[in-house]
Amino acid sequence: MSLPLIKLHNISYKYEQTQALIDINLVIEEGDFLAIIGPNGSGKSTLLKIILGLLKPTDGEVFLFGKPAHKFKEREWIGYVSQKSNSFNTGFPATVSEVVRSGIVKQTGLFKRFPKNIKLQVRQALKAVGMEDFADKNIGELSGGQQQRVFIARAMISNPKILILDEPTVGIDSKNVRSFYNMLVHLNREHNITVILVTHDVDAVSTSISHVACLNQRMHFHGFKKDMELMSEEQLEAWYGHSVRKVEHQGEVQS
Ligand SMILES: Nc1ncnc2c1ncn2[C@@H]1O[C@H](COP(=O)(O)OP(=O)(O)OP(=O)(O)O)[C@@H](O)[C@H]1O
Repeated sequence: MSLPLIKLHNISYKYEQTQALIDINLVIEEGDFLAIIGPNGSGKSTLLKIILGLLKPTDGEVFLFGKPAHKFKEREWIGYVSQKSNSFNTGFPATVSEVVRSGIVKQTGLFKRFPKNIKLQVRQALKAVGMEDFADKNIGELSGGQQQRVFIARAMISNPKILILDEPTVGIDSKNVRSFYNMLVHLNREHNITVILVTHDVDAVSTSISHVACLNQRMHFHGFKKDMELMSEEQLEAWYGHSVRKVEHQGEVQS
């Protein structure tokens, strides 16, 4: 069996005042589609930042593609779409193509290395997220869900093996959330991208994912989605301090 893409071993993290994570063990294999779920303040974003190397764990070890994190240099293999993408200044007069192309400039600073096939790469990244017809539109003219697809294309342009998304459906109206998740399933299955996302949309995401990680400072559960579905409501509530199920009501998904 191949090495896990990500392995967290006994990870803890403390901000100055706050113990955010305690003794986290997590193994993510190639092809997984993992949703990290947990209440506000449970350490989800902190965990992503540790995987991305933006924070150094207070304790424990991170292995990326089988290497200790400090020896892993191929950072372009991990694409990231942050929560802040949602507040990107979309009044800025940039076309969709320009936004996607900026992914290469940002990650490598070697834009000039790719002069010949850059247009093709942009087109392929936009096609992968179903946005090829929008290449020349101004980013500000798109809906929240379309903009989020463009930000994913920007992360995809470096051909990452893993895509990490922090609450990607914030700003997408509920009727477009399903097609957004279908697009992520397409990237996962057809482009063989391992997908990790943080979400509060427990029910909306559940038909797309293969694995779930339930975090609340500690990792309470990590495994196949079907095994989590066997857990009792009481067990889940005990971990979370409140219900994790969401109620479908008049077509809207409500907390
Ligand atoms: N930069 C920081 N400095 C100090 N404490 C922080 C910082 N960032 C997060 N925290 C604290 O660490 C804990 C975990 O925060 P984190 O943002 O990882 O949680 P989260 O699960 O992503 O939350 P949310 O769902 O609300 O986005 C919280 O108690 C938070 O207040």
